Amino acid sequence: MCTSILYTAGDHYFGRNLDLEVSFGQEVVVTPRDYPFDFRQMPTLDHHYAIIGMALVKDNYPLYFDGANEEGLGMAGLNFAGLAHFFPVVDGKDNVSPFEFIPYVLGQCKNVAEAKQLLVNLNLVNINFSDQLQLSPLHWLIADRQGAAIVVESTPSGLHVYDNPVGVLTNNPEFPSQMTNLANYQSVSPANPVNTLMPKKELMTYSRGLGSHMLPGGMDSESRFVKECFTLHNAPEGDSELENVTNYFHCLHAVEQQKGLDEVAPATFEYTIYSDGINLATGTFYYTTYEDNQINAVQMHNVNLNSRELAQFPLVKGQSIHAQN
Ligand SMILES: C[C@H](CCC(=O)NCCS(=O)(=O)O)[C@H]1CC[C@H]2[C@@H]3CC[C@@H]4C[C@H](O)CC[C@]4(C)[C@H]3C[C@H](O)[C@]12C
Repeated sequence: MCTSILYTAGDHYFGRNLDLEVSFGQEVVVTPRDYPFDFRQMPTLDHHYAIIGMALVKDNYPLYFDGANEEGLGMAGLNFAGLAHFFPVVDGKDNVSPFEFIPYVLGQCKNVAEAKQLLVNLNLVNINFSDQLQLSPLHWLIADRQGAAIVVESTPSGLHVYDNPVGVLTNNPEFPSQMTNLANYQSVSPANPVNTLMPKKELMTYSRGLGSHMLPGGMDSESRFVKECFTLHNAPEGDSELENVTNYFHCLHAVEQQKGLDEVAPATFEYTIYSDGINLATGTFYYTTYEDNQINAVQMHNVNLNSRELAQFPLVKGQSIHAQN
C-alpha cells in the first residue's frame, strides 16, 4: 500500500509513503535536462525539464517511483492491483508504458493543466521494462506548485483522468469510489462533538478528541484515504520551511505502516520503507526511511542540471540518536 499527498502551507509539498515488504534498491535520483530519455514507442526526449525523485536505476535508466520537475510538477505511482489495465499499442495514439510515464509527463509539462493536455492522446501500453521488471499495476497522482491535482487511472474501460480536490491518493478502489466513501465521514471533527444522537439526554465527554472517534485507522487503502484526508486538511500551516516540512512528515507518518501490522504472507509484513516530500517551489527533496527518523534533504539545484549524467544519492540509513549525557 502507499499514500501520496499534496500539502499546502505557503508553498506546496508533494510526495508519498512507499509501503512494501521488499526494498527495490531505490535512491534519490536527479535526471538533468540533457539526459536523453528514450521511449519504446515515442521519440527520444533529448532536452527536457530536470527531475528529482525516488528511483531505481537500471541500465542507466531511472525507473521513477515518484518525483517532481524543476517547474514544480510532481507525480507518484501507487499500486492499483487488480484494477489497472494497460493496452496494446495503437497507431496514432501516444503509446507510453507505465514505467515511462513519470519521465514522459515530468519531462514535458510545467503544471497540471499542461499534463491534462498531454494526456488527451495517451495510451498506457502493456510493455515491460524487462523480463525481470514486469508491468506494475499502478495509478498516479499528479500535482503542481499552484495546488492543482489529478489522478490518472487506466482500467479495462479506458484512461480516466480525475480532478483531485483533496490532494490524497492511496490504492484501491478507483478514485471516484474513494471520494464517495469519504462522504461517509463528513462529521469527523477535531472538535469535541455536540450531542445530536439524543439531544435531550446528557452524554459524557469522557475524552478529548471524541470528534475523531469514528475516524478509520486500519492499514487498508480505504481507511488510509479517509484518515489522511482528515489529517492533511486539518494540519496547520507553519511560518517557516522547517515547520512546514515537520508538519508534512507528521501527515505522512500518520498513515505509516509499522512493521508487524500488515501481514501480506505468513510472517511477511508490508511496512513504510520510505516517506518523501518535495517543496515544489524550491526543488528541495526531503525523505525519511523506516530505519531513520531523521529528515534528509537533496536540493536539485545543487546538482548540475545542464548535464547528461544521472546524479544518484544512496539513501541514508541507520538511526541517529542525539545522546544527551
Ligand atoms: C510496489 C510499489 C507500490 C507500493 C505499493 O503500493 N505497494 C502495496 C502492494 S499492495 O497494493 O498492498 O498489494 C511500486 C510503486 C512504483 C513502482 C515501480 C515503478 C517503476 C518500475 C516499473 C516497472 O514496470 C516495474 C519496476 C518498477 C521499479 C516499479 C516497481 C514497483 O511496482 C513500484 C516500486
